[in-house]
Amino acid sequence: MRNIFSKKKKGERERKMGTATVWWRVRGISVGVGSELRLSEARIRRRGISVSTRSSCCSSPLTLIVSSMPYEKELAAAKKAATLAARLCQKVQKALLQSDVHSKSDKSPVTVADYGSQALISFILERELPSEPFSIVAEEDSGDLRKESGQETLKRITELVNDTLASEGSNTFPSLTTDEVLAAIDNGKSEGGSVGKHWVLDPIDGTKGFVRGDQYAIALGLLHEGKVVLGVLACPNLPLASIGSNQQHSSNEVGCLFFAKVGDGTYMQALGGSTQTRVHVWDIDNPEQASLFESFEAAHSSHDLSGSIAEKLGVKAPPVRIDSQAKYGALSRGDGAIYLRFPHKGYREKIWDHAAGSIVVTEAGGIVTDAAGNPLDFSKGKFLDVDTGIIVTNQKLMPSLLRAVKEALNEKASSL
Ligand SMILES: Nc1ncnc2c1ncn2[C@@H]1O[C@H](COP(=O)(O)O)[C@@H](OP(=O)(O)O)[C@H]1O
Ligand SMILES: [Mg+2]
Ligand SMILES: [Mg+2]
Ligand SMILES: [Mg+2]
Repeated sequence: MRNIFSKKKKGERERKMGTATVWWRVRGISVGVGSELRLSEARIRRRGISVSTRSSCCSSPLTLIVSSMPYEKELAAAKKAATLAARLCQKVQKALLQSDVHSKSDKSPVTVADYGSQALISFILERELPSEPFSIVAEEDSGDLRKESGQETLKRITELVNDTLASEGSNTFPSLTTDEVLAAIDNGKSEGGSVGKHWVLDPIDGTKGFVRGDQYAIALGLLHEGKVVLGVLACPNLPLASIGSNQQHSSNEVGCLFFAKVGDGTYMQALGGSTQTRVHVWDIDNPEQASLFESFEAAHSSHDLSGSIAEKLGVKAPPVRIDSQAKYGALSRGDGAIYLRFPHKGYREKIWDHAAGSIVVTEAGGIVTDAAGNPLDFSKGKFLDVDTGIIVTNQKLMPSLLRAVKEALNEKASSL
């Protein structure tokens, strides 16, 4: 905590209430005391700064202490949890056996790694942040693992979780029982919403890519009062070098960790490494040179529609098709300039598929909206209701991208 108030001056920055100084300006926000304080605190918190007050009596000047490092301990816990979960997932992907792939009732594949990653992350976050009320909205639940037919799988998941905790090396974590693993998975049943703090977890995003041996991500975000304030994306199979047309780095290393905190920018480090680099979206304004990301799975996003939008924009390069929120990570460091996602009619997006990715891109200077240009609203529970689709690009390209999207959607509608 440090006092970051600008020095008091006469005039706009100062008012008197009795003999106490009541107005200051902090980073361009007016901060009041007494009855004004609640409102001001809320405004400041929206910018990711936390506030506390110290005042012994109303006749002494009031000191507001502002911490410029909010969500720091949450970020450290999230990075640790996602990094360990990535280790668990890598182990499973290497040895992926057909018996490790199960089918949930909606027929999407779910592997022991999805469950293991969720149990591990939920357990670590709760343990590392004991002073906070714990709430996590996560994709998986333990229903199938509680059935007779799920017992072998549950044992395997518990072993995996314990082996991974032991590999952490610091002896800080105990072994978990199968019941504790089930309880950790079911911690994820929170509903989220616009009040308080909620973790948002996709333990493996891109399960189909994971099973195929391709890209996947462990995606962990934090909502505070309905806004995403922190995001971590572990992408074990993403090269440190660019995967798009904008070649900037040369490295053969694979495995990236992206993280972002509101107001603090986006950073990337090698998974398991410690040197972090600040990343930025590609500041390109000519769409002809841009490259475009989309889902590998045409069932998740219409390739025809994105093709028509790319044509209208004049994008020359073929689309880069990869699984998971690794697309957001790649975009945040400028590998490409556009990400388009147009699910088929009737599909409802979930917050865990976009929370971490969206802050990773916006803190790197990008914009994430729905197809009508509205910002994404993460405050409505587990669903993310969007107009038609999700589009992501930099500030300069967004106006022409929105025009192209509108035209392509109108054409599609009139051809039906
Ligand atoms: N019919 C559908 N349309 C759009 N998205 C879908 C979908 N079926 C599943 N998904 C979501 O698409 C995510 C993967 O996105 P991508 O195609 O970018 O890799 C899946 O995440 P999981 O793999 O975590 O289940 C799942 O939530
Ligand atoms: Mg899934
Ligand atoms: Mg997902
Ligand atoms: Mg998933």
